[in-house]
Amino acid sequence: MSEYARGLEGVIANESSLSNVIGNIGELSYVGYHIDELVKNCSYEEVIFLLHHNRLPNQSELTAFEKGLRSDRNLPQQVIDFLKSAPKEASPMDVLRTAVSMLGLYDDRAAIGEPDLDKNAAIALSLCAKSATIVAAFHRFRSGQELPEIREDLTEAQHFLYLINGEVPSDTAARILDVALILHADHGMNASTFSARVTIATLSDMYSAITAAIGTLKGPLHGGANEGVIHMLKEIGDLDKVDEWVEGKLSRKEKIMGIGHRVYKVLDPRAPHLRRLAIQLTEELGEPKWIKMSERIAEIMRERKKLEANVDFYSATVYYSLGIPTDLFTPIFAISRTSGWTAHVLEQLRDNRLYRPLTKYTGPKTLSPVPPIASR
Ligand SMILES: CC(=O)SCCNC(=O)CCNC(=O)[C@H](O)C(C)(C)COP(=O)(O)OP(=O)(O)OC[C@H]1O[C@@H](n2cnc3c(N)ncnc32)[C@H](O)[C@@H]1OP(=O)(O)O
Ligand SMILES: O=C([O-])CC(=O)C(=O)O
Repeated sequence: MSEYARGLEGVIANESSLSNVIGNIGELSYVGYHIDELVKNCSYEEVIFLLHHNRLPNQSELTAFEKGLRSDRNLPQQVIDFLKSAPKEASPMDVLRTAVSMLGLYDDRAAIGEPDLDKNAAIALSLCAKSATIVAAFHRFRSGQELPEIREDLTEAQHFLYLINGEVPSDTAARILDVALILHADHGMNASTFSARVTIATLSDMYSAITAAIGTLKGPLHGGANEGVIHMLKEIGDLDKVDEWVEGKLSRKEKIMGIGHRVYKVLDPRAPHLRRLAIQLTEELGEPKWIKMSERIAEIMRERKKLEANVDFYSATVYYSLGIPTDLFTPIFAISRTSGWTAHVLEQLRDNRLYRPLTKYTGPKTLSPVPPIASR
């Protein structure tokens, strides 16, 4: 057995009452509510409240909570100016990371020496509200369009689609995005949440923690995999090319995006929800090709590697079918996960201890004198 847990596999790093990921049976719950229940009965806003207050809101609490979020959607002019001047070809995840970091410059509440929980809770909600505006504004500006007027009469899902498309979405499209936001909100000690908690544990600030988390999420082994799935499907091109393509990848020991998970040893419980939506949308669009290809890839991976689809596998087809540009897929994940990241930051602050693991030193053991520079 290894002397250390490579990639921290199996290591319990902290306690959390936010989400429970049960890998061997493929079950996920937030604060004691199964995601199937939350998808069926709740909105994304109720889930943000749940993660931030450790309980579901009643109607008047929800109305007040939604009002607070909706009134916090505007960005400082300096951030708008940055989004207008950022290179059009920049990755939206890099732009989101930079803009979130920038928000910290214009928020006096962030410049606190003490981990004030009320101030941090207010910043947390502000970030949940503003992250969608950042992503949509950059998308509009890079496409040579203005940002539509910020509205307060639309849900988070409706408002994001309204901002990127310039028109209020259908109820179906908004509900589909709402479900996707619910499913991505939190997931135990995943890499980006861990980044956020490591950062805040030094008593840094909320903006730094979320900036770190966004930078961590963008990698293709984590949230970036959803964009990788669409690139993969486009590269394969057709159902009858899938087998050969996947075999080629496996023989070169390359990863198939959207497949496999560190914790789930069975199907990711979010995947069936997204699969159902992907089937519904591709049928409606008369474009079943993507989902048929996805199903075949999943089948081969199950048979050949005993690996199952993860959350990123079908979300890609859902977003694609909603007409969302591919490079906004991971930012949408980040918008939703901001609710979980910020809840974890608050939880960390409530019972903080610095993270400081050890490393197994593998460098030279014998100490040599430093040779004069001219003789090196
Ligand atoms: C929201 C999320 O973050 S969900 C995950 C999103 N990421 C992806 O979809 C990227 C593709 N998947 C992967 O890279 C991995 O499955 C991870 C990173 C998610 C989990 O990886 P780990 O637990 O570290 O497993 P690891 O990478 O060590 O793989 C173990 C074995 O399974 C194989 N494997 C795991 N995932 C895949 C995959 N997607 N395609 C092909 N082989 C895979 C590895 O090659 C390795 O095989 P080997 O033992 O023969 O060398
Ligand atoms: O838990 C993980 O390692 C990755 C994941 O599925 C998530 O962050 O949603």
